[in-house]
Amino acid sequence: MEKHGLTDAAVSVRDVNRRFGRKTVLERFSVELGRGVTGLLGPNGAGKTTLLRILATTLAPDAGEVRTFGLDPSDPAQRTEVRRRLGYLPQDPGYYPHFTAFELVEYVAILKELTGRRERHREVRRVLAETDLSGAAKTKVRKLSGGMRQRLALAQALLGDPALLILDEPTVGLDPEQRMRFRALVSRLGESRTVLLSTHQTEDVAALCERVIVMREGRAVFDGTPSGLASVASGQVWLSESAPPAPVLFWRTSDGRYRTLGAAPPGGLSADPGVEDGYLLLLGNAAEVSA
Ligand SMILES: Nc1ncnc2c1ncn2[C@@H]1O[C@H](COP(=O)(O)OP(=O)(O)OP(=O)(O)O)[C@@H](O)[C@H]1O
Repeated sequence: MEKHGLTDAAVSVRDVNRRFGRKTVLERFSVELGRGVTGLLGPNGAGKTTLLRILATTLAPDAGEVRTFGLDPSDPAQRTEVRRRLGYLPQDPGYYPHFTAFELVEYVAILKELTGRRERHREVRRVLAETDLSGAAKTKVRKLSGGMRQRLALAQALLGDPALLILDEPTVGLDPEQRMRFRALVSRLGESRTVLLSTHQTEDVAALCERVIVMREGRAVFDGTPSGLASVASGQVWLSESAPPAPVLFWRTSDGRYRTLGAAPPGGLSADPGVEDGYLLLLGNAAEVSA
């Protein structure tokens, strides 16, 4: 095994480039990930899925280095070892609609080389229970709701208790209660593993990530804590009874008042910033911030 650099991080990405045709999707992207839950935020097309696919070994970078647990995924033998140690929930999992939930997860377990039928079945039952799907084990995938399918996708990622979990928009389609349960599960998993998830939900980031990376056009424009991202908007969040004069970023809140980002509107009262405020202002300004 090749020793890479000076870091003990579970994942180390250095100067990774990836293009599709003439479009540069990741540009000299570098990141190190240790234990805990890191959230990736960014607008559509920012390169989040491309980064996750590279880490999940389903896509190779054009240039740069990736090391996962010190292993080099560009080497076939080391790539196999990396795959044994990671769980991946892709954005569009290929479901086999005629499989039952159990059969689908068992199929992935076989691909992951979980040998021994009894142990494999025990493991399939364990991950179905973790994701509240025990009752749906015998249900055909095509009959599952969107939220149940999403939990099934998470279940297969948990097979073999991987030390690295890569989750692409895992909370899509979950109802509020399932989202809460999901956050509790992922928080628990992150205590002893490396979890990297992409999301469009700033609430997910605030609730479960110790670290958040904001991507824009293939680069990290923020890398810090959720509270650090919120503080990007310090002194720039306002609540007012009437709509501010355009053009500024504002929206109506559940109590009927208007939340404005940026300059104070007439009669605006200063409000505490949240992760979403910081994220929106950051993308509006596209400045590089670290906190
Ligand atoms: N296999 C591919 N072939 C061609 N272009 C691709 C491919 N995969 C991604 N792209 C392009 O790369 C860019 C970044 O895509 P990516 O899916 O990584 O973004 P993202 O941040 O995950 O976006 P979203 O939030 O919409 O999922 C997009 O412009 C996309 O069209």
